[in-house]
Amino acid sequence: MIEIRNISKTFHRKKQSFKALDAVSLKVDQGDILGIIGFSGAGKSTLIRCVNLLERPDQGQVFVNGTDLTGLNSRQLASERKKIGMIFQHFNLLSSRTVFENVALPLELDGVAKEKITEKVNELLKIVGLEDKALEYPRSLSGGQKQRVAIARALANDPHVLLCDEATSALDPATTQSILQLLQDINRRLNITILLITHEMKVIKAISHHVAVIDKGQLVAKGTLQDVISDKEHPIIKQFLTPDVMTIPQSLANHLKEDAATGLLPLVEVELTGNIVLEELLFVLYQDHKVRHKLLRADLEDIEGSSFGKLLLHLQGNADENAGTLSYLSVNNIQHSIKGYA
Ligand SMILES: Nc1ncnc2c1ncn2[C@@H]1O[C@H](COP(=O)(O)OP(=O)(O)OP(=O)(O)O)[C@@H](O)[C@H]1O
Repeated sequence: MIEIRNISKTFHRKKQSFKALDAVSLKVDQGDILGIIGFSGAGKSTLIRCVNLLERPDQGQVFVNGTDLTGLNSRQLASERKKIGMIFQHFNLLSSRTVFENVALPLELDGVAKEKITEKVNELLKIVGLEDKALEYPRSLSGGQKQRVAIARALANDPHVLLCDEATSALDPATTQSILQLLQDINRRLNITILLITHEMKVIKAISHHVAVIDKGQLVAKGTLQDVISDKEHPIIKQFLTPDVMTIPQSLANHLKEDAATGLLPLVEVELTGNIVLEELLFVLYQDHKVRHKLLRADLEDIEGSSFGKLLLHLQGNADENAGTLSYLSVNNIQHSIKGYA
């Protein structure tokens, strides 16, 4: 239903050129939710904006519902764009219009009769749960409510596709979840294909059926979440799955020593990359290796039954038992490092 065929885009600013997209190809089926993830500057916005030609690729084609948008004149393109809704990080509502008038705008521009507009806008406000806010202005709404208005407006022309450009990045975690839930409902109820870009793995995890990873303008992975995370040695995927630093609790950091010495116990940072789940690891250490430990910190994600992330263990066994634990981790390819002794 959406096919991006070998698109590239170079920006020229002053005397410099920057290749934001480099030969990207991607297919998205009708009714799919595809999450595109990448670091800042990876080319995510440029890619999603190429889907409705807000950004025109220098090379390649974009097919939506079988129509090559790159081959259309401006009148034909305007007509096809009505079937592609879009929402943005900062909502892009008109502050001088009420909620009702914001949602009505695309219909007014399309010359739809007044009674039809009223009927449609009320139906849309119901879908996004804002029937009681129709006469309010954007300034009196929360961020989540503003995004709901933007979603209603994006749905006004009954699009086949909804493009979401970092749609939850300006929202707090609870509001993010409720907007993602709404997008999921819309996808199910209206069978709208959703393309969303994000730099957050939790957004991908929450609703995407498929994932594409973009880095430095190139598509580096695509598939189901399970397919993509199975390539966990890929440096980009690995960075998305593992937190950066595990801070050592202040009480231990104060007297942490670099070298082993009698009476000091090792502080070990363990990285889980889906090869063992946390509970199993702790069970094996305690039950099979008889090593007591304190779990000081854990920053883990459970993704489809596998644990990803880091934990900080303060081993409490005797020297032989602790050494046995470290060798168990090594033998089983569980990455770890000793942060010090305390
Ligand atoms: N209109 C433009 N003119 C010049 N350079 C641009 C333009 N738009 C984007 N770029 C550059 O292209 C690269 C990709 O930008 P893009 O906004 O697509 O990345 P992104 O992955 O969406 O990043 P972010 O998450 O920070 O928004 C960046 O280096 C950016 O500076």
